[in-house]
Amino acid sequence: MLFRGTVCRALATVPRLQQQRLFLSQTPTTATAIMTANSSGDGTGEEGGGGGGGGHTLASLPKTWHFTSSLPADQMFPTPADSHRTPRADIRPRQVRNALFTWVRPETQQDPELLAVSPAALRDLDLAPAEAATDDFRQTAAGNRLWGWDEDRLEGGYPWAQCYGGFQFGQWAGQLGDGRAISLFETTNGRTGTRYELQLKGAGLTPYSRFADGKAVLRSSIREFVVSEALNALRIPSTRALALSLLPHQKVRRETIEPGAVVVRFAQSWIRLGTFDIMRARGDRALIRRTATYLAEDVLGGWEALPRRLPNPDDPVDGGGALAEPPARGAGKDEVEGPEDAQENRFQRLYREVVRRNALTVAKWQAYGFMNGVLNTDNTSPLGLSIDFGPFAFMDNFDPSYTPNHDDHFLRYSYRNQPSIIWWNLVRFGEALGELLGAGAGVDDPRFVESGVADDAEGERLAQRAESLIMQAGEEYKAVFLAEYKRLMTARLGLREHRDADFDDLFSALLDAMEALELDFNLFFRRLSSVRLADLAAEQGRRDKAAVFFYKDGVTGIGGEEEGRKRIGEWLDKWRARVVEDWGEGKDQERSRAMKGVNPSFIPRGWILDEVIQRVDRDGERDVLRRIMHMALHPFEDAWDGQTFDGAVYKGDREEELRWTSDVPRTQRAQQCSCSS
Ligand SMILES: Nc1ncnc2c1ncn2[C@@H]1O[C@H](COP(=O)(O)OP(=O)(O)OP(=O)(O)O)[C@@H](O)[C@H]1O
Repeated sequence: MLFRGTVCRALATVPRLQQQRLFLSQTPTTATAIMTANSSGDGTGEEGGGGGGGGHTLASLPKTWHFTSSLPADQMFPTPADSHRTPRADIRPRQVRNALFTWVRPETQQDPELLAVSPAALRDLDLAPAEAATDDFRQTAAGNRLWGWDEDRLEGGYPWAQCYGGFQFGQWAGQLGDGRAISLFETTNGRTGTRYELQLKGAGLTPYSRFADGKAVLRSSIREFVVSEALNALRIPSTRALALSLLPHQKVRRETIEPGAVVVRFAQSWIRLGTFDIMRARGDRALIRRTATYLAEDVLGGWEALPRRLPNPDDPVDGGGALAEPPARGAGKDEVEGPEDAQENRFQRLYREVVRRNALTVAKWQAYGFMNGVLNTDNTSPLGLSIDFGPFAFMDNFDPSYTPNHDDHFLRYSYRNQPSIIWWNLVRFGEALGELLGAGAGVDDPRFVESGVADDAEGERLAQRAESLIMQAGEEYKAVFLAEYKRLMTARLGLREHRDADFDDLFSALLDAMEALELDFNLFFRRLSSVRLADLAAEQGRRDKAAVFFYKDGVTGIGGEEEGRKRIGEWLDKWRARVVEDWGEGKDQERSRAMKGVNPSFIPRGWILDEVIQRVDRDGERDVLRRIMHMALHPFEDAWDGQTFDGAVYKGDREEELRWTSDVPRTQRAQQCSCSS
């Protein structure tokens, strides 16, 4: 019997958690030709430096298939050979039972054109930069070239599409899965030890394509290609993008007929929370355990790498700070910690790792004004990666109720709701793991493993324990989220240490002012980085300086320019005092350098991506993709053209750089995007 008690109860916990004042009130709502040798990444992403020469060819890249050898295949094609013999035309969307993937090869594409490559991605995959100019690379990036598969002997590694489900806009949506994504192989970077799964998006129909065509349009592919790499460069965990190709013979029907494209993307794992949702919906207890074990052992570094029980996990007073501290790790696989009614076994440690990672990521989104736009459970990664870039946006004017998703009429995925929504998704994950969490020390009891709870009384006991563990993880989520959010905002404001009063006096006061005056969120921090304290000594100086933060075409918000000068001038006064406390006098240069290292001057806003899409699609430009990628990979620079990156002088476009780092044009602020992609 599948354990269901937790499902109902944990559902009930969601509104309670969301209502807690602390949680909501302290979120910021209140208040080749393609490649150039000089364009490798800046080391701001997760992998760190390592540029320079070297690296593998595609042929010499080490390749593995851990996912497919650890988890069950669709029995319609038990082996890759079965799939390979089946004509692609016979692939039909269907329900796939008792499996987490189907072997399926990408559609063959005619004359693919490789449009752009991310140098940082090449580096992180340990691919030689020169490899991007080869025909092997072009054919691989379009899905025409398979690796590890021996055509003559019909054996070896083979591509696959994942099965997952999901809650979309709060409703159970049933089986989803990779409807247009196909994974090729995994590769481990020998320098960093990180293993990635390479995947093509827009590679053709799979059994998971439902009512759609398996294709991706150029427009959305450019957006995903750029933003994946931009987020990583901003140190926000994200799935990544290696290459973008145009499929000139594909005509894709959306609102109009559009060109098709493929993005090569990669991540440590493409498992979603929705992977667990579908197993739970199908009552597949054994597969939940197996997949959770795969996640812990094969993706997250082993059970010993997961967080140990906290000393006082249910003490909200002490907990506020202590819960956010980096937890000790190293508990053995079979170790069970805590008192009887709150025993934490390895699956609870796994749950908490997933909760903590997501809390960190959503805090970063909030601090940088990034919105995913469609935070369904199939778009939430247990690794805390930003994943699936549809109608995403970075905030222009600060507006907590803004959603970039044109179809999100109830603002479910608006900026202010992101922390609550991710928690809502994590509660669904807790429900899927429910009986494993609730079983405590009995989780490996053979009788329980075989058939679950023996009777209602045992079910009730397990439900209570699971519910309290999920609630406890909710406290940890809030604490980790808040600590990370405060850390980042403190750094963005150029302060060295967070003080309790900063939250209201500086963060909330600033955000309230920005909202009322309709000021640009990200530009504010960048411009603040260059403000000299001496200019803020007198009231008139502060009022004058306030205008730096206004749009050149004036203050559009409440009270206009006069109110703006007054409000921002008062805020600058408080800020100045705090900066002096932290840094002392005369440290403008050091502070400015520190602030510019966390406050990007370039972020790929909606209007910039629209412009690039138009220029590539309509005007046939190509080099603009290299330039936007270079800026996205080096977001903290003041200028790019003519500067030296990794020992070589970069050729950019000065006029474009200036435009893309100044005010968002008035008619293009806070645009929305539809889900059609
Ligand atoms: N054009 C399409 N063809 C086939 N399946 C699609 C298509 N567009 C979306 N889907 C599928 O619909 C579901 C939800 O779509 P969503 O837009 O969230 O995902 P996506 O952008 O295709 O994929 P991902 O999450 O892998 O980036 C997914 O299962 C996705 O594979």
